[in-house]
Amino acid sequence: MASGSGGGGYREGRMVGDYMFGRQIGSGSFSVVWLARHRVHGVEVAVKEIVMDKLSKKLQESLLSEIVILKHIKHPNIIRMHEIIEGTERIYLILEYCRGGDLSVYLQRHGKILEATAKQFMQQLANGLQVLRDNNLMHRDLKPQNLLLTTTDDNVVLKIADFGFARSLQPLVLAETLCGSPLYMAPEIMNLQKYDAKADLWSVGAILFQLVTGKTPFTGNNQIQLLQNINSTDLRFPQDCNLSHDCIDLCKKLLRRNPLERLTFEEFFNHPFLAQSKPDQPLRRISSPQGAHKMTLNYQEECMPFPLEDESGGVDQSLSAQMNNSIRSTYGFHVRANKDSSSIKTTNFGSLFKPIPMNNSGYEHDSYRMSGHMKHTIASSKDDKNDQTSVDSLDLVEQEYVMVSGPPLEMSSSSLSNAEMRNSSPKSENSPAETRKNGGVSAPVPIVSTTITKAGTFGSLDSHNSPVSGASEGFMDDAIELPSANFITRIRSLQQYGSVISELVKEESENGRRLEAFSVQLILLAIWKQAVNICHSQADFSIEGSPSQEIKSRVNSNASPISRSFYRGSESLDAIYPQIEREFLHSVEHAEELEKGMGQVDEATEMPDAIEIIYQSALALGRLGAVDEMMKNADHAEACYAKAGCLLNFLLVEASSVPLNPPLCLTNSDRFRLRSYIDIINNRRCQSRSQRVTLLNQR
Ligand SMILES: Nc1ncnc2c1ncn2[C@@H]1O[C@H](COP(=O)(O)OP(=O)(O)OP(=O)(O)O)[C@@H](O)[C@H]1O
Repeated sequence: MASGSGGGGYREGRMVGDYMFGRQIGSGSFSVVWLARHRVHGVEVAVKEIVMDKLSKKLQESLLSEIVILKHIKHPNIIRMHEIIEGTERIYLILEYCRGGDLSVYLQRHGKILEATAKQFMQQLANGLQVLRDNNLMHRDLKPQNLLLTTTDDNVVLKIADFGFARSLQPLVLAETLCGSPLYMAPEIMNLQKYDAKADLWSVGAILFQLVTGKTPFTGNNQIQLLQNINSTDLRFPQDCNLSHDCIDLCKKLLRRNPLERLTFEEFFNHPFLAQSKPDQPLRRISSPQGAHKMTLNYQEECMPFPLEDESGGVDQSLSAQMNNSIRSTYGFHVRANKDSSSIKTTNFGSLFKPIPMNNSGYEHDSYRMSGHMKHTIASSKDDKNDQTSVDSLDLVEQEYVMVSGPPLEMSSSSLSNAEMRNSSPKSENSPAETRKNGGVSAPVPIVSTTITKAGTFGSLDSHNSPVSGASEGFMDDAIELPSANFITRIRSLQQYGSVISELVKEESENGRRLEAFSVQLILLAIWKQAVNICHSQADFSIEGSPSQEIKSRVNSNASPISRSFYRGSESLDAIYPQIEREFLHSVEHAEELEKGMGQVDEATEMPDAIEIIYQSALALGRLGAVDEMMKNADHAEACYAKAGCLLNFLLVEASSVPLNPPLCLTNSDRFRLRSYIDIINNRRCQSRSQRVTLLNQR
């Protein structure tokens, strides 16, 4: 088991910041990469550990370039950097963990791969490159080792990683620095000519060629021979490869020696080979042309969530107007998921519920093995001042020719500037990168792994500080609501969500909407699973943090992980865990009952989208609250608003973190809209509360 407690050998590992180190998962020329787990959230991450004094000044700058880029880019096809921890001699990049390893390992395992699979990898790579392109960045070291895969199953998502060589390019400015891996390196770079971002497209061509043929397009015993082969031989496809015309055409056009003749980025993005796949293909498509898989909630004007005009005027009215506009002008709230919904069939249900054996720690006794992958939408935590310092120093560095074919000797720096990053941000919402973002909907499938979460704000239902103010729809630097890092607060929130969502399941079930009930029940299951994971992490941390070896060994010898915490005096965990465990088990049982209750389901039946059901229920509750408010039924109005707010908060704050497959990934405009609705709900709730007090006083 890749995740869960104990799977990464965390207990023996060391701690850096809030992360417990597990096993080593890779190493680069100047880094060691570790699997680690957040002590509170239980989130697994990859920690890239770099010993600073091993790095030359240029390598340090190269590292800064990676940090600056990763910190600012949030995209499903680009590895996310959650945090940077600076030690005295070392620096730790806390990265999204890709349990599928890198593409080179995948290739070793599979040899050449099906063209359909290669196509899907290429679509995902194109999505990531589109973001780089939109930000005037080139990677400069695209190769299979730097393309990471989220899982080893069919739901794999490819992510571009290792931005150590990446640099920003002003349009038409040519780079002069030689870097990249020779087998994938554009000839103009090897020829020490000036090059531009099109050099990345050569690498893409080389990667595609290798995916579909099992070989790199050109070889050589050394770099000179390789260059000679590129210059003197034509691209030849092995006889035994039965490739489509589009695939061959794309390879040829990407692997044109002369960069002027090579495809442009626009031509690449629009090449027929990258056109949308047919549904039902097993490998998950993360990419899609604009709107292709978007879930839409069909906003209609008559579906305005809250019919009441705000009696107080001001905020509500303007927000309503704003909502109205957005309703007219956009699809509405949509979910970024990446699965052709048609391929999720009810026949898969049984496979969702396979008991998995107890692991060493005994934590997973009644868990279920479920496949899936995680995507996340989390902001980096450091503030921007730090960037400014690094960027300034980068700007000063001169460019040089360096070779990096083996262990790097020296590298050039990036001259990425903060201002450039910022200047490029506003266009994103409408940029091709954003419009290419994945869409699609399918029934959620809880997965075992814990999710990426990070300390941050939490829009409490009971407070009125839902973070509406300052919300922007920009691509970068848009504040993201993250679940609380406080154990108790987080658990309480999950309990709240769980309670309201279980009412929803009950309603759906009572109304004979069995598929809907089952689908929402899976979300509930994921919520309790998340709560269980958080408790486990808390227990682990309590044990790890124990000052007494004696206590530690007593705890470790105890069979039940949770009972260990008694020794730690962790009263809150002791009190909470049994409730959570009960809820989790109950929710598993209930899911099974609902599944049975569905009886024989037609193969072609699509699972309803639970996230949409939750969202629509929140809106319906908001409308109901408004009607009650109008009818002076203040108690009921307040209760409806509370539930609506709870569901919307769940979608905004927690839903992207709970282990779902496909994971929920909100766009900035989704978040903006959710925040606006939450704000309205909170205002209305306040109104009905004061209405209730007034009515009470009148009696
Ligand atoms: N986020 C991650 N999730 C899973 N595995 C990872 C992750 N990041 C890196 N790895 C593994 O660690 C290996 C080395 O990482 P990385 O390439 O970032 O180091 P590097 O020092 O930058 O390498 P290079 O020699 O290319 O400069 C990768 O090839 C990959 O197998």
